[in-house]
Amino acid sequence: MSQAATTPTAPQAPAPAGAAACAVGLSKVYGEGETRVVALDSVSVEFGRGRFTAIMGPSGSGKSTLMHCMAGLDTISAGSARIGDTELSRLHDRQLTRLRRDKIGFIFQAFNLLPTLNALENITLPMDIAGRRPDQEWLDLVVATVGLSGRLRHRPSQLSGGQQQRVAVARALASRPEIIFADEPTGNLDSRSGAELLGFLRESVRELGQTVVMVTHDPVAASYADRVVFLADGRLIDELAGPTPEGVLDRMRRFDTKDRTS
Ligand SMILES: Nc1ncnc2c1ncn2[C@@H]1O[C@H](COP(=O)(O)OP(=O)(O)OP(=O)(O)O)[C@@H](O)[C@H]1O
Repeated sequence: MSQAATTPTAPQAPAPAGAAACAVGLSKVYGEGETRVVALDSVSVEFGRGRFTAIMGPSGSGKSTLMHCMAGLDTISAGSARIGDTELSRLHDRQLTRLRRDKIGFIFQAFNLLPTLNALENITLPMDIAGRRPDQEWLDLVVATVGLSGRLRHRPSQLSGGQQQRVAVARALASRPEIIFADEPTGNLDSRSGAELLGFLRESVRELGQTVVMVTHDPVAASYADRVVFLADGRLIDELAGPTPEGVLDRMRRFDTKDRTS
């Protein structure tokens, strides 16, 4: 608060308190009549600032829908979805576009790099489009963190899959977004590249104070997070702090048993 006003923002600043994003009674209904699907049923959840949260749950439980609603990529049917203090349902399309551009970083399974641009140009593209100049010191730190320093002039075709994924991570981090949403970011990677990517995300939270929310099916991937929230049938049914792969698996098994006995 007051001390933040007098202390220059250091890249290694400790995680500030509070929620980077939150949902309150968030519901999302697709279709009508016979095709009506309640994808999210009054979900309330906070994603802590400077924290790494994983979202898990069976296929069709609403993980991607929750992420899309929280990231302003989909409209909500009821309740509230906020990024920082901004209520998303109050924003028009253009305001939403600006919010996504300025405050949110995305990492998807497909890296979506532009083949004609080199690694550095891909990393700074969102800021170039927004007409913003990158903070050089921050950019250097991000590039060093993801280990791309010697590859910045290479085009995507000259990089391995793992290196391309690092470019996608650096692109998400470069503008210092309020929050990064990652949807199955390791889905297309071999286990070594996947572990590397998760390590970078973990490091970005620890070293750079970044906020990360990641959808995953993989208990090992989820164990990189500070906290796992579990969805089932569009509802938030449980959460686990300080997850280990075994702890996550154990929790998932328990849900399975409950499903079979109820
Ligand atoms: N655009 C849409 N129109 C209609 N129904 C949808 C739409 N998107 C998602 N759904 C439905 O909403 C429910 C939740 O889907 P969602 O994709 O969020 O689940 P998920 O947990 O991410 O699943 P997966 O792990 O398989 O990706 C599902 O029943 C799905 O069929």
